[in-house]
Amino acid sequence: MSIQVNNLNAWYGDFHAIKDINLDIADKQVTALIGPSGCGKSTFLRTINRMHEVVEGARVSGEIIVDGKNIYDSDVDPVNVRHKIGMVFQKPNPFPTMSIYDNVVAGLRLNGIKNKKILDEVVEKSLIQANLWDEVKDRLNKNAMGLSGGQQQRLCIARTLAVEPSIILMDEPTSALDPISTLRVEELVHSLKNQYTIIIVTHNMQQAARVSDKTAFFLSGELIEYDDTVTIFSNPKNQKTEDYITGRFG
Ligand SMILES: Nc1ncnc2c1ncn2[C@@H]1O[C@H](COP(=O)(O)OP(=O)(O)OP(=O)(O)O)[C@@H](O)[C@H]1O
Repeated sequence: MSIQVNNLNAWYGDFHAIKDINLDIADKQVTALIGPSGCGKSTFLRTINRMHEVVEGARVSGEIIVDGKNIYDSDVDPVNVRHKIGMVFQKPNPFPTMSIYDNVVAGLRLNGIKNKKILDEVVEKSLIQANLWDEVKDRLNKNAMGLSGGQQQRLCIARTLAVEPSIILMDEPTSALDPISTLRVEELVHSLKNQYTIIIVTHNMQQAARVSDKTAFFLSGELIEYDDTVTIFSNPKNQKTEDYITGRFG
């Protein structure tokens, strides 16, 4: 599903964190958000599934059009937006008291689905999609906290996939993982883009170059440059982008 961002601004109280962003995000592509710490990447990401407004005193102006509809229209329920637009966080956050199985189906159960056959199918399908099935199929009823950090993150991705979102937001999904787990999550992102529109915040420029089709460079709440990832990393148009990707600041 494509996303059209029009004149988007976001505030925390008086602090203007996101400044007049205009951006078209293509369907079934991976878009990376890069920029120095505090430039607003996570804030922007959270405006896309209406998580920003959950912070006290936070507000948003402008439009985000998903599937032809502005998600900020007054008749839109933010809970439905968050179903359609899933999110994976920096630190793996499985529900600590639940089994692997129960973690995957937590969202479906919240939606009232109880049929065991359906739940079994969703668990298998989501874990296969998340490249975790083979590692956990014999221990589905074991506690999720017994998994390694990398496995926990793939479990969180399976949990997100289980509710069949059309868009997946990832906020530095590998920053707490070792290099091998990072690679596995990157491979997973690559395989998921046939089916999902993915937006990933990353501090790791090699990662942006490896996994994304498009890259958006943010600085002090502004979108400085947005282009094909290859162009951003080989031939950026803006001097600030060049300074950042060549490590002159950030
Ligand atoms: N809950 C909050 N209340 C007030 N200000 C906030 C809050 N969260 C973030 N900010 C501020 O908004 C600005 C953007 O923060 P944000 O977390 O979006 O940046 P970021 O680019 O994702 O940074 P990082 O790469 O360090 O995670 C920063 O100046 C930050 O201090």
